[in-house]
Amino acid sequence: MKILVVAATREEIEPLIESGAFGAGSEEWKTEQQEYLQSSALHSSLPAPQVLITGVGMTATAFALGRHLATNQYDLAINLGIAGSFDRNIALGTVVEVVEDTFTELGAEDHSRFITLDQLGFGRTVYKTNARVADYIQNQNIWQVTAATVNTVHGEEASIAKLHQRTAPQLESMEGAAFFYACEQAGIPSLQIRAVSNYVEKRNRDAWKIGLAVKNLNTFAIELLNNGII
Ligand SMILES: O=C(O)c1cccc(C(=O)CC[C@H]2O[C@@H](n3cnc4c(=O)[nH]cnc43)[C@H](O)[C@@H]2O)c1
Repeated sequence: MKILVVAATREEIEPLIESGAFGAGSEEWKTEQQEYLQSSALHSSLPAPQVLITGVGMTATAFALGRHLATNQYDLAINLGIAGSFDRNIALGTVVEVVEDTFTELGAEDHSRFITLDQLGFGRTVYKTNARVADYIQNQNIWQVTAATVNTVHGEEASIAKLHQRTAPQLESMEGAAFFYACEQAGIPSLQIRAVSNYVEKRNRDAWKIGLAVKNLNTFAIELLNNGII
């Protein structure tokens, strides 16, 4: 099975890279925004997993994936990253599977009303994954959640309340829906796995647990790539 691992930043999947999943000294090219690492084999008898670091945000993700998938075919793409949670039932550090992701900012304001891109007749804003973690690894019991993909990280009570008047995602990231969009366009099964680093609230950066989220995310990813996908 040919697998592509996609992350916004190298830091989010550093432990996975350091685990040898993609081979040492495998960097192929690097720019300020993006780097692409060509992998070696994780399982020596199987095609090697590859990793694409896109840069942060939906534009960087769509461009990097569009360019890469134009000339490369995969059986599965896995988006790994951290995320903010609106849902306080999800503890910081929890690893979740995003099964539905929405471009919540795509649309138009009509005075106090928000008109989605769908309602305007210009396209679709909601993207669902066409694969499940459970298809690849058993006994993981991973939480399935919905997410919003945003250009601006919410950090103010009024804007959070405004979003919740029209939609109630559990998570927020800056790339997820763009990842699903690109994979759907390319006809590649996709999984989005994120660990919660912070709650979406009035900005409180000191409360973020990025280290815990990265650790848990990578423990899960190493288990998935080592023992799950064959
Ligand atoms: O310091 C900040 O305000 C800040 C804002 C967003 C992301 C970061 C990062 O260091 C990580 C980049 C990565 O993290 C995802 N992320 C994490 N938490 C959130 C959130 O609450 N809302 C949206 N995205 C989030 C995001 O996908 C970025 O790629 C620092």
